[in-house]
Amino acid sequence: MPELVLELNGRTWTLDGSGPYTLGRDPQGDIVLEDARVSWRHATISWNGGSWVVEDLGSTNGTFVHGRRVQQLDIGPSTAVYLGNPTDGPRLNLSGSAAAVPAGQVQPQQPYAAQGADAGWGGQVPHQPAVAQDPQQQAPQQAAVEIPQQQGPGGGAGAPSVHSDRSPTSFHEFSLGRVMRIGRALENDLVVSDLQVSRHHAEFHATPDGRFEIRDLGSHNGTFINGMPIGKGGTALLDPHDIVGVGHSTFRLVGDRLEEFVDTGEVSFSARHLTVTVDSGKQILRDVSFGVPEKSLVGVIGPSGSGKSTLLKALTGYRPADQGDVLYDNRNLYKQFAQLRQRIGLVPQDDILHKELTVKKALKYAAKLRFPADTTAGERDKRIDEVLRELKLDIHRDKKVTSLSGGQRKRVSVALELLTKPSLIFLDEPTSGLDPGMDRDVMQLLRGLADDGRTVLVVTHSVAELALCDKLLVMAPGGAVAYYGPPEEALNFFGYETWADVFSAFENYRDYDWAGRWKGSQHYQIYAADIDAVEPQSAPVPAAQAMKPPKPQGWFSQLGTLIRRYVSVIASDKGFLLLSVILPAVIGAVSLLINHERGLLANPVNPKTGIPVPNGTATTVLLILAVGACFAGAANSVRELIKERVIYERERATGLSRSAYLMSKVIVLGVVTMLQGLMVGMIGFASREVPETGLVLGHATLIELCLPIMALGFTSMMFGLVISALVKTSEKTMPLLVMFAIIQVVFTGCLFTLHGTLGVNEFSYLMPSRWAVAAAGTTLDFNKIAPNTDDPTSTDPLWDHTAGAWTLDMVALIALGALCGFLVARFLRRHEPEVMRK
Ligand SMILES: Nc1ncnc2c1ncn2[C@@H]1O[C@H](COP(=O)(O)OP(=O)(O)OP(=O)(O)O)[C@@H](O)[C@H]1O
Repeated sequence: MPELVLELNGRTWTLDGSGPYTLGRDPQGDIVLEDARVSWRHATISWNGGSWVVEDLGSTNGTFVHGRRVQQLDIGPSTAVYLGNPTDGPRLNLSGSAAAVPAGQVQPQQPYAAQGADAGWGGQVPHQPAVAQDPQQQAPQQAAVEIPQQQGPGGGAGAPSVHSDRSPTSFHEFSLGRVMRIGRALENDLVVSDLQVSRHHAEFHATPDGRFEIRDLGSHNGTFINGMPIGKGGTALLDPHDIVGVGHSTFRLVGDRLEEFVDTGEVSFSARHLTVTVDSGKQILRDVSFGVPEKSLVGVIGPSGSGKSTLLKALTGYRPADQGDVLYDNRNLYKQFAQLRQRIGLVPQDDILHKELTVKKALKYAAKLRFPADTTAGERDKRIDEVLRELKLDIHRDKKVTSLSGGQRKRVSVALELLTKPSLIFLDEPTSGLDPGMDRDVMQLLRGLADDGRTVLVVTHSVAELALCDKLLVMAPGGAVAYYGPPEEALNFFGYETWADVFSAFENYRDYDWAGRWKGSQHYQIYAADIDAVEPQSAPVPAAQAMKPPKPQGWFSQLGTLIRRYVSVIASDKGFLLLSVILPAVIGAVSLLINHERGLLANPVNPKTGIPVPNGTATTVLLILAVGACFAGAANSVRELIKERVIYERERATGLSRSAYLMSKVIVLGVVTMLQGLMVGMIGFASREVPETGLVLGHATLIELCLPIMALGFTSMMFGLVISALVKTSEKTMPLLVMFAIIQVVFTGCLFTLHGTLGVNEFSYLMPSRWAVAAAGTTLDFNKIAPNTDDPTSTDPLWDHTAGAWTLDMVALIALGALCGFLVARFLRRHEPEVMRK
């Protein structure tokens, strides 16, 4: 094979074909360049059996031959290859060689003379076989250099590097036999000041056979190897190129040196061939590819139904695409969701805050849920204050969220997402419903966030402030890309003067091949072609463990926080509190209007008929009290889940436990409802004559009668939660609530005889009011109070005047409530990000 002599900055190497030889800033590479425009691992040169080939490794600024950006190209003597810039980037001069060198060697022939070369690394070029790394194994790394204006096709798109191209943030010497502990606490060997990291997070160990292992120390947010969690308290052996992830830092062992890369937010991001197909087989997102350079603000616009929300879900991993992939700093988001989701902030269209709380309180609860359980209130408060200052919200900190303007409220939602320092922030129509001034205000805020080193992608309907974006993605009907590039060139691209014209054209020419027009354009060549050039891939179905985010808080801790937050919300809603007292009081009081002087005891037997005279007062009173409890219970809960759905969705994606959330509702609403039930029962029963001794609680007959009413309130509340979890909008809850209450009236058994009515009686077993009335009825002896006049021998077994019947009725009532709880959990699942539906 012909050897190739490579000359760079006055230094030469002879390549003998045993490569590939890696070029880049990585000191471990074969040919090291210290030029800011060159990526960490920029390109390789190799012999493919027939010719020498230069291959770009997805570098940020590109590899150029004859002024053209190349991905892979045959080269030979006399070819000039430029790295990073087609005109003035470092130039590799290639020529043939006369002398042979031993196989497997790269021979530097002259001292390295690159200016600014680090004496420790660049002064010598250690030979190491080039190691092709899996893109997943790349670490997110801090941008140590400023990337100059990108040149050539695709440069502006922030092409994804297949290989990592950033320098480590710091190095740590690792002596054999030692244990190196990582954590937030100062006593660790390696202190990471990141609230996402636990106080004692993980340990590196050297094993007796000279290998290294990582042990998780029960961290809250998990320890990851190549994006896969190793499990709480788990241990894993490290392979040479494994990347260990802890909070915002990643570590790589190189020899006995630990390289640390801190993700400070400056990461590139790209989508390749994203396609979403729904069950009917229709594609609602078609082959969407684009790349976002770091520190950019990207706007996404498009007519209604063009797939903007679908795209957002695919980009955030909420609903992964069926085909294609999303690369976060060259790491596959879908494969490493459990780790990377912590770097993503999502501000949905609806506010993700409890509006009844003050700004500070709302953020306090959010921080408590999102940060590890071992963070102190002081640490969390400090972070909240930082964010409030950054978003200029400190003067509003003690105001209730409801009292803020739309724009300020949006700021608070953004502040909440910023708490965990995400590098990528997605916003879904943050300016909808805002006036033009606030629209600008919010867009300028996003511009500032991007300038501060984050990547921000905003879906918007408002076109007034698009000029603030670095890039604009225009979606066409059908879910395809119609344009991606600088916003100022977009209208020109479509040949219209206003966006209204463009959108009208989309509407009027729905069948036009907008995607084809885009792909045939020069803009496409410049801004997207290089990303599109990678073959489409089927989105892998990752292992559940890769998707399941670790929970920063334990179940009980989450439950405690959720209960406290819910109580705060209720306590600050004076109207709800007042109604919660008035409603049962009124229901109890109206029952007193019914034959006030009559008691609830069974009447004597009518000597003519031989059956007791029915006591209509007792059945009517019980009917009113039961229906009142049903109504109060269901009314308490029927809007509860639907009104918080967006908050739940978001919190679920950040590690909230479904069962803890549901339990917090059940406990708080359960207590409220049962107290109401007690009130209804006490007012309704206390002033009437009731049996002196009960069946179960002896002389505490009043309590024995109130318990079924309280349990009925509880089970009705659970029914209300089922409705709330089922409906799509809160308007639908009202008719369903009324329907529920009316059905309960019918099936109490007070209006007509249920026992013996085939079908209807069995159906009544599904109704909580049936069991509650039956339980109270056992104490009052309903078989005598409301005897079956058609068939005096027939008695309802659920009304038997026995302790067993009372217990059975109560157990059945509570079991119905538990069944509802199970159903709510199932229905809640449907509103969760797809990745969380486990
Ligand atoms: N699960 C689904 N099953 C079937 N069709 C769906 C599904 N989700 C979305 N669609 C359809 O896909 C298309 C794109 O929906 P999407 O919500 O992403 O559009 P959009 O651009 O965000 O619209 P808007 O601006 O109105 O919010 C719509 O026609 C929608 O009806």
